[in-house]
Amino acid sequence: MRRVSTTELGRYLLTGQLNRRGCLHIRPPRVSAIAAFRQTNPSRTFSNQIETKSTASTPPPANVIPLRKQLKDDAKALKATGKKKKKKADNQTVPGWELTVGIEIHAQLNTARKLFSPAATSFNDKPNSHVALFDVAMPGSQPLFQPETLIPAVRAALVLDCTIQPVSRFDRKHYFHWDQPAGYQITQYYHPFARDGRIVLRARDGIAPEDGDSVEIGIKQVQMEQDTAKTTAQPGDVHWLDFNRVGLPLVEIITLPQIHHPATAAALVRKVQMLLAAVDACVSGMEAGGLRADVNVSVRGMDEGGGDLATVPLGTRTEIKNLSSFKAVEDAIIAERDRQIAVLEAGGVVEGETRGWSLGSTETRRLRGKEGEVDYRYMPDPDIGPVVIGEDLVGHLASSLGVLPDAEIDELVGTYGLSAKDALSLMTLDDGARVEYFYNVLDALEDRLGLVGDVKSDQRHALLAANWCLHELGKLTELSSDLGMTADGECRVPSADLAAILSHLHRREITARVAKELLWGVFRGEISAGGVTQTVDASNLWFKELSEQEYEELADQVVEGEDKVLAEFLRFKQGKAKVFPQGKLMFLVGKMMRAGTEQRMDPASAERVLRARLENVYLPKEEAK
Ligand SMILES: Nc1ncnc2c1ncn2[C@@H]1O[C@H](COP(=O)(O)OP(=O)(O)OP(=O)(O)O)[C@@H](O)[C@H]1O
Ligand SMILES: [Mg+2]
Ligand SMILES: [Mg+2]
Repeated sequence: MRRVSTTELGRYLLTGQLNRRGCLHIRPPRVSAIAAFRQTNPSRTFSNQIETKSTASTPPPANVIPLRKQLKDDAKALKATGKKKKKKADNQTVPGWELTVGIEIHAQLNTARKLFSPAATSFNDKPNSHVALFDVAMPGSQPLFQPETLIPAVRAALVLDCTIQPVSRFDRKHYFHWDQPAGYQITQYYHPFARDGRIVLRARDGIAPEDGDSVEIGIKQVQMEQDTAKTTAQPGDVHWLDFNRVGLPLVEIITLPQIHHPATAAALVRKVQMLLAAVDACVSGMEAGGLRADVNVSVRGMDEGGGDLATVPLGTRTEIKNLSSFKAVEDAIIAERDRQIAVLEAGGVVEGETRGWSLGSTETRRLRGKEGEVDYRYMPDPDIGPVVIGEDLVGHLASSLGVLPDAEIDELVGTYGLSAKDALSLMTLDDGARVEYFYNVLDALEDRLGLVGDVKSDQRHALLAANWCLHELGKLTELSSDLGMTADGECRVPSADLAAILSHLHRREITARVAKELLWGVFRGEISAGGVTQTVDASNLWFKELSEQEYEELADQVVEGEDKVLAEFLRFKQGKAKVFPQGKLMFLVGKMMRAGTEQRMDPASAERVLRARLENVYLPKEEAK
């Protein structure tokens, strides 16, 4: 890490990327790039982060409910209504009807300053401590466009395959609400900075099975706009307003109405989040409140137009605003689709409306009639000149996007042996920070195992690290509070400590059970950072495995009196049973594990010895013929 001067800053704005804390950094090389980097840089320092004097700090906004809590509340509410959750496969289509969805995604851009004022972007700082006069519409204040906000915006548009417009403009969209002091939002309505993109979703992204192997959804446009102030409701109809958020730069990504299944809509939002995170365009994901989605829903009857939908116009859309989880996107669409179908089947008409959705509910609710173009009284903002984006900037940013999620998943699957589902989870969890944590753990683990420069030969250690970063760490959050994961991939269990635990486990120096206890110890703060090995030493937790002979003695002991079980193995050996009785073998292994000293036994060794005894000792050779 090093500090840069202001003159260097301009250079790094173009060569580097803005990291999630609003500081500048060059995206660390990852996956394949990491391997190549290691070969040429044996010291393997990835500390290519460059700090600015920005006061910007890490999200999340304080009042956002963590996703896991949302899901739990969701499940509870569902249980309370006594309704059973339908399986995905059941609820993606309704016979006789076609669903159409278009999505608007608002993402907070990763910048150090607001869109039209030099006030710092901040999330955890004291409320109302980063507010310029313009942000609260003081009479006489003027917008000062901050060109650096274009960098993450253009990156976002490029990763969505959009065409960047050489000239774009800002417009005023009028509405009156306490969170918008000017009485209008500055957005790009007539001339957005990017148009005509596309996003390809594959089966592994979690699209509905009805969409087959992959589906392409068009992006109509991407526009820059201002965020509103943050409102926190207090008892007694009191609302607190934090103007730190007002004027933060957002991109609004608008898809074409080309989505026809609820799961595909959720997959699209998840993929947009992954893509924006991959190019560091976005501050944080849905879990932390940096990404919000509005879904527009309509339905068409299949029998209209005699079954040829091409001639039938789309149904009237309703819009469900402010969805803050992938699950909410899918559930709200299903509920709204079913509501519209019920209205139409009863002979009614669907009204254009803005509707709301609460977590755990099963119905959308009307908020207001849909505002139209006229209501907003759009007009070009007379105080802001056109934005001119040069081809050189676009070319440079396009060539420095880094490793994109599809390639990264391929790498996690192909090189490290993860399943596609696990790779996707790893990349999505904690708004993308979990995979950073995995790379940190992997780095430290390879250091400990001395695997520098030889990363391709055997990837068992990588798979071990991935499983623990995903599943064992996941168990901690199920039972306790937050992991405290930060955007650069560190949490309450420092990556170096998990690597220490895994290095001992990988070398079979401790058992899996001890490894899990150590993980809990670090998580609860009972083991100090860097103290894993000392704890194993001090508590005498090293794995002193039984000798081959001791295993054999235990095996003989547990097989005693198990004639019926032995008979089953014999039937298999004699070809009378087609399937090896693995269940029975594991039953005997379990017995062995209980009979012996657990800290000195490895189930894999117990199984190996038992198999050998079965083969060579317990089953009579002559009868096997
Ligand atoms: N009949 C329809 N059914 C479903 N979706 C539709 C339909 N018509 C348009 N859409 C989708 O509605 C969205 C419209 O978003 P857009 O931002 O252009 O307008 P808006 O919702 O009026 O604006 P805002 O909500 O920002 O004030 C797009 O995603 C589009 O694909
Ligand atoms: Mg919109
Ligand atoms: Mg809208």
